[in-house]
Amino acid sequence: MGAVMVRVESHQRPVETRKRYNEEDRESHERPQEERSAAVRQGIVDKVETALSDPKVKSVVICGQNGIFCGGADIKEFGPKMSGPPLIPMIHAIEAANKPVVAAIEGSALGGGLELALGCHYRIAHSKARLGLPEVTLGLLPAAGGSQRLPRLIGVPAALDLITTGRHVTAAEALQLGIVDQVTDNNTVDAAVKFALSVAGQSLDARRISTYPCPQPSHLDALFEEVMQKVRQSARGAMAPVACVQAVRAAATLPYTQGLEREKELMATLFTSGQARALQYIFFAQRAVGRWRMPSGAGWDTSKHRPVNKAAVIGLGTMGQGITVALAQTGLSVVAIETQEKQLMKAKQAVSSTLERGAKRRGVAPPLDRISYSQNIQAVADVDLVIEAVFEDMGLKMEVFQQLSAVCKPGTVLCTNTSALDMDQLASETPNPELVVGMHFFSPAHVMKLLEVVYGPRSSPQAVATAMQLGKKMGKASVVVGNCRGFVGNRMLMPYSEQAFFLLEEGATPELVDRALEEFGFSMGLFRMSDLAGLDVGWRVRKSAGLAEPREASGQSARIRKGYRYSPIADLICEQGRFGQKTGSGWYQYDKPGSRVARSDPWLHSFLEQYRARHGLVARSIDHQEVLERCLYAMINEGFRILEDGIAAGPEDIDVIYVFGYGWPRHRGGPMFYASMVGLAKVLERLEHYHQAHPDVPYLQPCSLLKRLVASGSPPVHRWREVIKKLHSQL
Ligand SMILES: CCCCCC/C=C/CC(=O)SCCNC(=O)CCNC(=O)[C@H](O)C(C)(C)COP(=O)(O)OP(=O)(O)OC[C@H]1O[C@@H](n2cnc3c(N)ncnc32)[C@H](O)[C@@H]1OP(=O)(O)O
Repeated sequence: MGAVMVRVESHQRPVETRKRYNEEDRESHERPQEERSAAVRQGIVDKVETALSDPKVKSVVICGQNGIFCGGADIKEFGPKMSGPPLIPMIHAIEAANKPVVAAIEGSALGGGLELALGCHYRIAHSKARLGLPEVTLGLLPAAGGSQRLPRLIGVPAALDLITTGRHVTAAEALQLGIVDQVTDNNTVDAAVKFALSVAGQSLDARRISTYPCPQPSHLDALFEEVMQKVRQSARGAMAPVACVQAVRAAATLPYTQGLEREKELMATLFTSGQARALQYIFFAQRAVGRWRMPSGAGWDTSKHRPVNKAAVIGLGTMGQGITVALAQTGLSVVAIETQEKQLMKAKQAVSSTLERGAKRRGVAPPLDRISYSQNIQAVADVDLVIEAVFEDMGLKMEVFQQLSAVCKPGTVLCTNTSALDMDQLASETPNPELVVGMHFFSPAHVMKLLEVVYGPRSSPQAVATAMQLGKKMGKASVVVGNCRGFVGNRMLMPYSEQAFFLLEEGATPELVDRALEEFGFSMGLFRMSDLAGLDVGWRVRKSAGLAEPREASGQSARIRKGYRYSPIADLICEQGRFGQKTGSGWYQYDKPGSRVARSDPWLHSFLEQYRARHGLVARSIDHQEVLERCLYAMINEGFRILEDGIAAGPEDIDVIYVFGYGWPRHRGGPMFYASMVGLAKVLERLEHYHQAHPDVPYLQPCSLLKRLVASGSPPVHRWREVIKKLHSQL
């Protein structure tokens, strides 16, 4: 018979190990998910056993179904009661086989899928295949021997890189690293069968990775110390990357079986952790937001997008430049419009050099010729979609939208990149408001992963679908949100920053607030982040909202606006010309304008003291717990209001926005997931407590959805939509 094939069948998703051989297995499709997964593993165990004991079989090829080897374990299966044969003995049995077992890797070999392949004696990959151990991104480590086999196969430094980042490698890189033995452009299974037959009967002694000594890099201790330091710094409190380093260290310093024990111990601390739950939640949330729906019921499954091959960007400031780069890198033809000649030249240079740098990194040609620049808005006449990114001024934007309606061909989708203005008001400037949506990018637009797609009451599902499809093509985590001041992300930022300003009034410093937030896991605390973004942005928004009016900076009225508590601290800082990094000072001081290293500023501290004295405020000691509770719970409370108002469809939408656009620590799953982990009753109780202490701060007043969720027993986050639906149906 020669070689026999064992097929690892993908289930309805491109992951999961399931084998289909006979009627009994086909019936397993009707079984509960966890039983089905167990049946897959059982199938592999049985089939391999049969093949190995059949004297006619000389070698075995393990391949996948539908062009995918195996994307790893089904994350939904993870839980306290995992049934079926465990992976480790299954992989050991394959590795111990006395006939060559070859993995034919097409599509993906990820996580448990790659661990299975590493247990095989040979690996043949298709040139388009991707391989990796992404467990760390799910709060785990490769615990089916992967953390012990990979360093033995490719060396410690390369294994540390792959395991601590979870990055996927191409087949070409896998070949270079030594993970696979051969790469083919042809039929992978055919190539693997041919290969398996060619090695039949040969000794397998040198093919069992678990028996390899782990290559010992020089200065082992120093290497691990350096990597651990780097990982701890970038992990911002995430446990899995640290555990991954510890597991690889075990591979480098212990015999295989002891290393495997250590791997198991480390996995035990991660497997049931809140961080793993949070990371796995965000994995599914990221995919769930693609299944958007508008209040009308129209959604991703009922709305067809328009094709977009040519797009225009109006206004080439920082945002416009970033959007132009992102569109060109996506392969679109772009018309870039800027009316000011000097700014047009400056922007052209900046866009070109960003594209050149990016292309150099990727080893491709820069797509410079995809962009045409013009000062004349008539140049947008034949584009399929326009993104307006002019200065944040309603009058100016209205003028642009009027011009666009006159110039664009029928059916062109008109998008505004406004971060807070009313996009429906802009829509009313056009004869076709159904074609108007918001595409709210985050700066720098070619780097940041988030896109808010904003619909107004008149936006058509087709326009939303077009913006969502373009976002997907650009590789953005795109989230559909309703139209309101600040949409989702910036609206939740208001209570967050307001609390931080109040904390300064009450005795905190920017350093204290930032430290608490950074220890929590934010990439940057609020004040450091504001210095980076520019303090003038928020100042302009507050001025346009009638809040930051220049007033006598003393007396009671200076700290009250529209009848509520207000802190003018940020406005006073701006009045001093301190706009953050770009001016060399803001909440911190910098060596020179544009410098990035924030240093404590004695001027700011004495300014705060004088401010408190002027307003009769007595500084008190504030701890990290209070900073977190006040800043984060106020923000979460606004998140509940957003759900209540129907601006976001579900908590996943808010969480994806915060993780991908606002530096919220991914291992904490986003603000709404975090609230569910803290306990909704606790969040409610703390908000009530702070609102009692600060009755003049409406953001601290617990919203009715939060109260309702608590009253209905604090259901888990994936059940909130039921409560929200009930609430809406009663309104
Ligand atoms: C006590 C010790 C126990 C040890 C047990 C053994 C442990 C093994 C560790 C692992 O294997 S962890 C899993 C490692 N694998 C991954 O992380 C892969 C994650 N998936 C992906 O990277 C991608 O999905 C893909 C496989 C490259 C395919 O990408 P594509 O863009 O084509 O499709 P998606 O939209 O991402 O996914 C389609 C669909 O499938 C769902 N899905 C994907 N991966 C998984 C998974 N690992 N588990 C469950 N479901 C998965 C995804 O959610 C989509 O479905 P949806 O309904 O649209 O959400």
